[in-house]
Amino acid sequence: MHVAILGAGTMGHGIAQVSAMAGHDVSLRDIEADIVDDGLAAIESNLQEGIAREKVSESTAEATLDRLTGTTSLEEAVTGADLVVEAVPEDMAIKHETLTAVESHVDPATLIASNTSSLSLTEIASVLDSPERAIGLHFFNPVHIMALVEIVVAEQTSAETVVRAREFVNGIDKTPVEVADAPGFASSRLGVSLGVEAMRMVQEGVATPQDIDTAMELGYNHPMGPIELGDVVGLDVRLDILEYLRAELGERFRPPQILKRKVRAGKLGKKSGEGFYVWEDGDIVGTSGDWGDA
Ligand SMILES: NC(=O)c1ccc[n+]([C@@H]2O[C@H](COP(=O)([O-])OP(=O)(O)OC[C@H]3O[C@@H](n4cnc5c(N)ncnc54)[C@H](O)[C@@H]3O)[C@@H](O)[C@H]2O)c1
Repeated sequence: MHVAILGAGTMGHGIAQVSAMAGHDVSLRDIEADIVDDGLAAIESNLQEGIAREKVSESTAEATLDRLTGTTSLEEAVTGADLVVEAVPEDMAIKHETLTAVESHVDPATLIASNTSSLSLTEIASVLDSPERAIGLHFFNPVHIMALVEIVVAEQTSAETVVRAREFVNGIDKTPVEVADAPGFASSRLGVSLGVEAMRMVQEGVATPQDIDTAMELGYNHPMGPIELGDVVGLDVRLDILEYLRAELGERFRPPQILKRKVRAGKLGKKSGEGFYVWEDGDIVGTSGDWGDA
């Protein structure tokens, strides 16, 4: 199968990697040659790490790289593709512009997928002449490690498109779950619910961030507690998702003051060095003094 991936950033290069590893011919497209090169280099580095960890054989790595082509031409990337997956920025106007361009170059049977993590698939698909072939394939970061793909079914998506999307996801060795196009899909809605309640508990002085995280890690076998996860994802990203879910689904997603205050102070979590925890070189080295009674 020929798979075209649009956007070679965090998600796009990962989706290209797992698709090529599964035997598909992959075109990876971005708007600048440097970004395409960085995406391809990131794939090579992931594969080298896989070899070092004895998870990937030398021959698989070589064959994977052979199946990958980078380009800055959208037309070149998508022409002849059986599946196009867009992983361009999370902006409806860019998604619309990208999908309109895609549709003008592909066959009627080409599946058109979006990796959006929060936008309405139904709205994304609305610009297509044949929106029944649109579907959400919501991968998780890092794509080559995370097993889940949410298949998001838009109002317009046909049953055949869902079947083909499932086959693709199973074929690249990921596990699909199917969700209707509802705000936050399944994963973000539930994950964010837990995270926001944990932040409220910190704010109310119920327990420290470490004790809340330990409770979920040891009591519920979560690999990472909800407060640490918020710091890893980025508190600004968490806040944006909460504002969106609050607008769509109601007050239960109202962002707590402690989160707003941290974001306003530039305490965004791991990436800025401080969130609910203090971070150094990617590791937690302490707890932020700024918690409780916000
Ligand atoms: N980062 C995550 O953890 C994550 C997880 C799941 C889904 N997503 C979704 O995946 C999509 C991509 O996110 P990302 O984190 O990979 O972003 P990113 O910024 O790392 O990559 C986006 C890429 O798209 C390119 N781009 C910009 N404008 C473009 C255009 N007009 N046409 C084509 N390419 C363009 C950029 O150069 C960039 O390389 C978003 O919809 C995001 O919501 C992200």
